[in-house]
Order: sequence, then C-alpha cells, then structure tokens
Amino acid sequence: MPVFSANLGFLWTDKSLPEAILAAHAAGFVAVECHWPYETPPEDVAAALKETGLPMLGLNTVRGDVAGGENGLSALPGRENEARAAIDQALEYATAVGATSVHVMAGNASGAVAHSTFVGSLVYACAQAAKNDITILIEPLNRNDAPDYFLRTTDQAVAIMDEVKASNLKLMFDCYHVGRNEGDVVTRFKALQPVIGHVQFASVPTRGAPDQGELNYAFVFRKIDAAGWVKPLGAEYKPGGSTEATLGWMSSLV
Ligand SMILES: O=C(O)C(=O)[C@@H](O)CO
Ligand SMILES: [Mg+2]
Repeated sequence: MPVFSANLGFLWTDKSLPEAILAAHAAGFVAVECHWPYETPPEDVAAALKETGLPMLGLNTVRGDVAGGENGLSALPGRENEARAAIDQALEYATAVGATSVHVMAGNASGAVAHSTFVGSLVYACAQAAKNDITILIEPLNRNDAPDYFLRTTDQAVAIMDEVKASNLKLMFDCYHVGRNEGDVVTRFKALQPVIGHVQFASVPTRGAPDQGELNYAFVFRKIDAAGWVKPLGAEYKPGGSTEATLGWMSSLV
C-alpha cells in the first residue's frame, strides 16, 4: 500500500516549518520534504522531526535571484561558484536535519555550455553528498510552468545521469511534470524505476490535490505500488486554502 510524504513547500504554508511537520504527522503522513527551509534554524526542524519521528526526505538548492526570474544556478555558465555555494548550503542543512536527498536546481538556460555546466555542478554535488550518504536529485520541470528551465524531459535527465556516472545521482520523478510534459506516466515510471530516487504528484493540469484532474491517481498509485516501489510518495500540490480540507485522497485513492 502506498505511503505518503507531505511536501511542506506547498502544504501547510500557513504554519512555520516545525508546526507544519507536526500537522503532517497528525494527518497521517509518514515523511516530510520541503523546498527552501533556509530561514528556519535547522535545530528547530530537527526537534520537530524528532518529536514526530518523521524523516525529512529532501530539500532544494536555492534558486538565486527569484524576483529577477531565476530558478536555480547549477546550469548557468559563469555562475559555477554560486552554484557550488548553493550545493554546500543545501548539503549542510540536509546533514543538520538528517535529510536523505538534495534536489539540485538547474536554472533557466539552454545549449551545450549550460549542459556541461550542469554536469560539472552535479559531479561536484554528488562527490560532496556521498560523504554523508545523501542522494542528489534532478527534476525535469514542465514547459508550461517553467518554460526556460534547463531540464525539461526525463530523457534529458537520463542522458545527464549517464554522463555524470554517480551512483548517488537519481531522478526526481514528479508525476505532475511528467504528466504535463510527456504523458504516459505509468509506462515512464516503470521504465525509469531503477534511476528514480523520489516520486512526487499533483493533479494534472491544475497542480491541486490528486483526487481531481485528468490523471487517475488511484490507478497510478496502484501501479507504482505493484511495481514494488515502497518509498513514500511526495504530495507536492497546492491546496488553495486549508490543507486539511484537501486530504480526503489519502483514504479514497489507496
Ligand atoms: O516544482 C517542483 O516540482 C519541485 O519539486 C520543486 O521542488 C522545484 O521547483
Ligand atoms: Mg516536484
């Protein structure tokens, strides 16, 4: 039976991160993950994780100048030092809270130089992360939400993983992005399962709770489960109001 991780970048954003961890535990999630936790002291997050017994699955590297439209640094030519600093920061935070993975955000770029810049950043990230048994994740984002993002497809992600050749580099398979960009979510999941490090989901195309939209998550969850995937699936959707009011899917879809 599938189990779920609450993505606290989107769920319970009305609460502080430690309070959101308590709320996720009370709601029945078995793990949590976040986006950019850096304004919360890691010891406060660690204390809430200890109190609830929930693991923190992952967090993201910073995006750079968000107001200026940046969405990550690791594929940006000329920004290698900032990208490495962002990776160091994420790994330090992950280590302090016991998080098991870090999503290295590529940023808005294209072309061969961006590709080699991203590969270089990932080689660095994987070597640093291996010291603390942390997995590095890369995630293709869909072209509607992130039209200029460097990493767009699962094929592109696999080609990059083949080039980096690090056993701790894995794919973040977000059913929402795959559903919007590429389709065939279940077929792709099965084909990519050996290189997937974490799975996320939200309704397609609205990024709401998974019991709405064009993707049948009762079917998707059943197939992922039947494929032998036992890690928590990350609920990364925008509740558009009270998170609790959207949680019916936790029982209706499994
Ligand atoms: O947007 C997503 O999907 C994510 O998983 C974020 O962490 C990165 O934009
Ligand atoms: Mg995602």
